[in-house]
This record gives sequence, structure tokens and C-alpha cells, in this order.
Amino acid sequence: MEEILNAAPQHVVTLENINLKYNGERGEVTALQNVNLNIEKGEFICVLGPSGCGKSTLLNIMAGFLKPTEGEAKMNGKLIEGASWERAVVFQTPTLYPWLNIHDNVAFGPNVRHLPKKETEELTRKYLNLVELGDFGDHKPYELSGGMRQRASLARVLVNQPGMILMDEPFGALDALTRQNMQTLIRKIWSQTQNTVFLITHDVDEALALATRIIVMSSRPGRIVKEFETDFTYDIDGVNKESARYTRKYMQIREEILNIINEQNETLKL
Ligand SMILES: Nc1ncnc2c1ncn2[C@@H]1O[C@H](COP(=O)(O)OP(=O)(O)OP(=O)(O)O)[C@@H](O)[C@H]1O
Repeated sequence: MEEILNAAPQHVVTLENINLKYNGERGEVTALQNVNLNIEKGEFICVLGPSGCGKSTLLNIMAGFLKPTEGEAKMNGKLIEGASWERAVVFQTPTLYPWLNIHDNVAFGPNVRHLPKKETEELTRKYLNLVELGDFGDHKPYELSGGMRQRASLARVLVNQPGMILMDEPFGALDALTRQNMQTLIRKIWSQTQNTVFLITHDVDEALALATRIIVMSSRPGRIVKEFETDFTYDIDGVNKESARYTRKYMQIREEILNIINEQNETLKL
């Protein structure tokens, strides 16, 4: 019993002393400096920071697309050494094969992994329904709206039942209303699947509406300057849908975050 009470939180991802330097045509660029982060199972982390501060670089390290110059990135205790089904990545631009219909796009991962036909079909149906595209399986990507394509992209990675979802400004290209609907959908999926999410956004309200923890990064070289534990997502999901955004606590955190980002932008200009 004591062992359970004293059990350490279950870290899905650990980043230890991460430094990343790019060797670009214009010389060396230090994108990240001494980044330390533990992500626990079920957390919804939103990352904010000035443009060019290294948010995407950090996500690419977690995805396994980039190797840190120094430090270690691990998932479930194992060194991240390349891309994996375990880590789903969703970008701003939907990633779908234009020649496959939506059903086959979603079934693509399980097919490549040679899952049994019946299981592939069940999973494909389940995730198409989860993103509310159950009736659009036979449509080609060009027949769907931008928001529907982004939902299909989401189903395409969720079907692999990843341990972590990494999203790089997933709603950045969508209009305001579609964006809000997508936020509601992501919140629903997160609470149903209990998945661990790491989402980059430029929108403070989006971060406050979704996150359980918000990370604010400094201007380049990117470091974590402040973290906020937040729980507005539960209020917004519940009866306090509208009023959650107008509480004193919400306004205070919002202002604090904006001040930090503005300070970092000022540093950029110096
Ligand atoms: N391949 C590369 N070669 C050289 N420098 C790079 C490369 N990729 C990114 N950088 C630089 O590294 C820094 C961090 O880039 P990154 O894309 O991670 O920032 P970001 O915070 O995601 O930016 P934004 O919010 O504008 O998308 C930037 O200054 C960028 O110019």
C-alpha cells in the first residue's frame, strides 16, 4: 500500500539537459539550451513562446525526427532514436494520401503494421466515428473541408493508439469557428482516450482552453522560462463553458503569460 502511495509519477517522456544546435548555411544556430521536461501520463501540455524560440525543434526531438546535440530524450524510459507509431504527429497541414479515400487513409497505419483485417476495420471505424467522420469513409480528401481533413489526419494517427500525441499548431490554418470546434473535439478525445498530448500554439486562449500545464519558452536559444498548472479545460467542458474565460484567475494567468511573451519579444528586438 505504502509503495502505491509513494509511487513516482509515471513519466511518458523525459527530456534531460537538451541542447540543440543547427549547422545552417549561415553558421551555427543554438535553437534549444538546457531544456528539462518530464511529461506525465495523461497530461495535456500546451507550449507558447515567441516565433523562432524552438517550439517545433522541441517537438521534432520528441517525435524522433531530430537528435539533440546534447542531452537525452526518452519515452517510457527508452531513448528516442527515430520516428515511431508510439508518437503521433499532427501538423498544421493535414497529411493524407490524396489517392486514397478517408477510410483507407485511416486504415493505412494498421495495414502497414499488418494488423489482422478484422482489427484494422474495427479500429478504423472507431476512430472515424471518434472524429465525427463516420459517414465520410468513401470520400476522397479533396471532397472534404479543411477542418474535416484535419480531423481525418487526426484519426489517421489515433488509429495507431499512440502513447503520445504531438501537435504543431494543428488548428493554425483553420477559421475561428472551425478552430473552436476542433478544440472541443480534441478535448473530448483527450478525456475519452486519456492520452498524453503536447501541443504547440501561438494562441494563449487556446492554451488556456485545453491545457493541464502550459509551458512558456524564451526567445532563442529556447529555454523553459515558466510553467503554469491550469484546469480551465474541465470548466470549459462542463457547465461553466462561457464563464470560465471571464474568471479573475483566468484573466490573471492570461495576462502573466502575455507579459512573459512580450518581454521575450522585446529581447528579440534588442
Ligand atoms: N534546419 C535549420 N537550420 C538552421 N536553423 C534552423 C533550422 N530549423 C530551425 N532553425 C532555427 O532554429 C530556431 C528555432 O526554430 P523553430 O522552428 O523550432 O522555432 P518555433 O518556435 O517553432 O518558431 P515558429 O513559432 O515561428 O514556428 C529558429 O531561429 C530557426 O530559424
